[in-house]
This record gives sequence, C-alpha cells and structure tokens, in this order.
Amino acid sequence: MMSQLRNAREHIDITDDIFERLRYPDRVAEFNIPVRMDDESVESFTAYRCQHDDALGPYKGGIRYHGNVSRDEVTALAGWMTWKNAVVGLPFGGAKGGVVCNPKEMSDREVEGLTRRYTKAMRSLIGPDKDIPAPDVNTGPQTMAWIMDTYSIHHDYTIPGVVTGKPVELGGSKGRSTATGTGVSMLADSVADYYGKSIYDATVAVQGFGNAGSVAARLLDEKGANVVAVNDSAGGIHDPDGLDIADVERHKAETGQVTEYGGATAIDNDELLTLDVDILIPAALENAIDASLADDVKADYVLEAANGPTTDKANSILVERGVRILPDILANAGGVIVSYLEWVQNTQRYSWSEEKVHEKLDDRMTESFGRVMEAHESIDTDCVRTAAYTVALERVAKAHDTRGLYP
Ligand SMILES: NC(=O)C1=CN([C@@H]2O[C@H](COP(=O)(O)OP(=O)(O)OC[C@H]3O[C@@H](n4cnc5c(N)ncnc54)[C@H](OP(=O)(O)O)[C@@H]3O)[C@@H](O)[C@H]2O)C=CC1
Ligand SMILES: O=C(O)CCC(=O)C(=O)O
Repeated sequence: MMSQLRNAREHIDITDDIFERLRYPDRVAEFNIPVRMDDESVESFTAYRCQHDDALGPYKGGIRYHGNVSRDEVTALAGWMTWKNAVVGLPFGGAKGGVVCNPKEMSDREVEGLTRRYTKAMRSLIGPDKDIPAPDVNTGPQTMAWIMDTYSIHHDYTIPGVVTGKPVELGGSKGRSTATGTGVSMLADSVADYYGKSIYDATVAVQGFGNAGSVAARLLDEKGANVVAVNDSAGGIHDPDGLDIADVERHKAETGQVTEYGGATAIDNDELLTLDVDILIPAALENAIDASLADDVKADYVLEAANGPTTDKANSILVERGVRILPDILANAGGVIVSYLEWVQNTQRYSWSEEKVHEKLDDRMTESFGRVMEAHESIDTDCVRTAAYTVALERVAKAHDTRGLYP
C-alpha cells in the first residue's frame, strides 16, 4: 500500500507534512475476544480494528474473519479503504477490522458469540458518525445484524446506521449483497468502451467464488462474456467453451465448493491465474499475483475485485508488459458505494428501490472511472493504479490541508 502511495506522490504536489501524516494509521486497536465454544471450553481470539484516516468523514470499511488476519493486514486494508473512498468521492475515511479465526470450523452459535464480544470490545470506537463496519471475507448480512443488535443493546435503542451490509429487513440497502460484483461488471462496460473492445465475447477467469467473485462472474456471463474458469480455496474448474455460472453457483451452494462441477476440467489455483484469457478477475485475497507469476499472466486486462491481489513488483512487470490493470480501489468500490447509499438511507429513515440504487451505483462507477482515466491521460504513467492514487491522494491531502493540524 505504501509503495503504491509513493508511486502516486511522484506525480502530484503534496507537502512532506501531509504525506507524513498519511503514512501511518490514526489507530490500531487490538482485542482479546473470549468465546464460550460448544464444548463449554473458552477460546481466546485476537481481533483488530484499524482506523487509517478520517479527513473526509467517518471511518468506513469491512470486517474480515480469516486465519491470516494480522495487524499488518488490517492496517494495509484500512489504508486501501481511505484511497478507495476518496477515489470514488465518498464522504468517508478508511478503516478495516478482522478476527484471526476460521469460521468454517466454528458453529453458527460460536461465530455469533465471537461477533457479539468483538462488537462489545470495539463499541466505543464505532458508530454511525464515527466508524461504520461492513462485510468482507467470511462475513455477511447475518454478521452485520449481530453487530447492529449488540451495539444497539449497549445504547438502549436501535441504531441501524452503525453498520452497512445488513439484511434488508433490518435497514440494509437493496442491492448491497451483490454490489461489489455488480460494480466490477459495470467497470468492465466502461473499460470496453474506453479501449474500444467488446467485453461481451471476451474470455474471463475469476479467482475466488464468494460475494465479489461469484456475482462478477454471473453478471459477465449474463452479458455474454465467456467465463471459462473459476475457483475457490479448494481448487478450480475450467471449460474453454464457457461455464454456466448460475449452475456453478447452485453447485457451490449445495457442495460448498466449485470443484467436481460436472463437465469441467479440474485446475489448480495458480493455473487459473495464468490461463490465456482476455480478462482476469482476482476476487480472493491479497498478493495472489506476485513477481514469480507476473510473467506468466496472459490476460490483457486485470480487474481487481479483491483488495491488494497484485504485489507492487508484479504490478510493475504487468504494466511493463502492457497488461491493463484496473486497480482494486476503483474496481471493487461498488460495495462501499452501496454501503454509502445504505448509510444515507438509514440516516434519512428512507429506502430506495433496487433500480434506484443500481442507477446511483452505475453513475458513480462511471464517473469515477472517467476521472481516473483523465488523470491517467494527463500524467506521465502507463499505470492506471498510479493515476487512481493521484486522484485519491489529492482529495485526502486537500482535506488535511484545509482542516489543518491543530484542533
Ligand atoms: N464483500 C465485499 O463487499 C467486498 C469485498 N472485497 C474484497 O473482495 C475479496 C473477496 O471478498 P468476498 O468475496 O467478500 O469474500 P468471500 O468470503 O465471500 O469469498 C472469498 C472467496 O475467495 C476464495 N478463496 C480464498 N482463498 C483462495 C485462494 N487461495 N484461491 C482461490 N480462491 C480463494 C474463497 O474460497 P471458499 O469459498 O472456499 O472459502 C471464497 O470463494 C477480498 O479481497 C475482499 O476484501 C472488496 C470490496 C467489497
Ligand atoms: O462496504 C464497506 O463499507 C466496505 C467494504 C470493504 O471492506 C471493502 O470495500 O474492501
């Protein structure tokens, strides 16, 4: 995250003082979360909430449950939220939280206990005007419902706006559960227009078949693209004639995996990233495409649905080779854009139709892509990521500059 920031800094005028402030998160809170397990024993889990910067508005960012969560990971992810919110013009700063755990090996009751204790631990840090969590890897509407309920219990009244990505019946926005993948598919339209290509008969490979990846794959499939490969943590499937993604979704829902889907060939997870396709969509975890793999990536376009899927070195190699990378802070911003719309609806005690939400999401994705490509054309770089960072960094730096240093 820091290398990406430094690359952008070379292209814009920003003072040392402000850059110094943006290098570090405002705070990283670490908690010990004791949970009563189903066998009556108590297990301790390490959890974090990192708040990177709030110059533009309340901190905002998801919560991840995964065995690889660490202080460094949430810190980088919180920084990326600052740049993501800024590049798409949302009135939010950046944050991210996580718990070191494997929810797949826990019962629903244990995950609920973990979520409620975690919420209690961070209740003074979060709030609708302070810091608003949302779903990320291995969390979803049910997790957000537990956070909202626990936070509300501690405040003696119901406060829906403390989290976004809630179930619709609890004040969640229509369209939030599919927003990240929808935003990726909208960006694919803009990319096709910009480069004068047709995305609709393009071949696509998608790494990760969760909230972000499965929806992006289905929408591109519905638009006529040929999604030839998908995978999840257990492995991948490949069919050069194209997969029926809605059917793969049914198979994944039934078996928990995409593997052993009838008619497709099994492939391993690195193989998917180096398939000869037009578009590669990494939609799993960080550092999936590293320097050792970058020379073998054959896609012409990489749409980063995941956060941080390409290392800095791999990014340089790919850009040098002419691969067009649409960076995470822009490509996966659909999720937080609809989170913003949810927060606005909660604040106004009002709700919009899915069509309205979709229209607003499309407008903001298209507008943001346009602004990033303008920056890309006006500065001396082949790297769209660097262009996106200059847009974001300028906005955040200007907010700091105008607000000043001393309260
Ligand atoms: N949810 C959201 O709104 C947003 C998410 N993102 C980012 O998108 C990415 C995915 O998040 P999300 O879809 O929410 O998470 P989910 O938990 O819904 O899905 C993650 C998917 O990645 C798969 N996966 C994990 N490790 C690997 C691997 N090594 N190779 C291939 N697949 C793997 C998982 O497999 P399995 O199914 O087997 O567990 C799962 O299918 C993350 O980087 C997240 O930060 C970005 C913006 C918003
Ligand atoms: O919806 C949100 O607030 C943030 C989602 C998220 O964690 C992300 O965009 O990486």
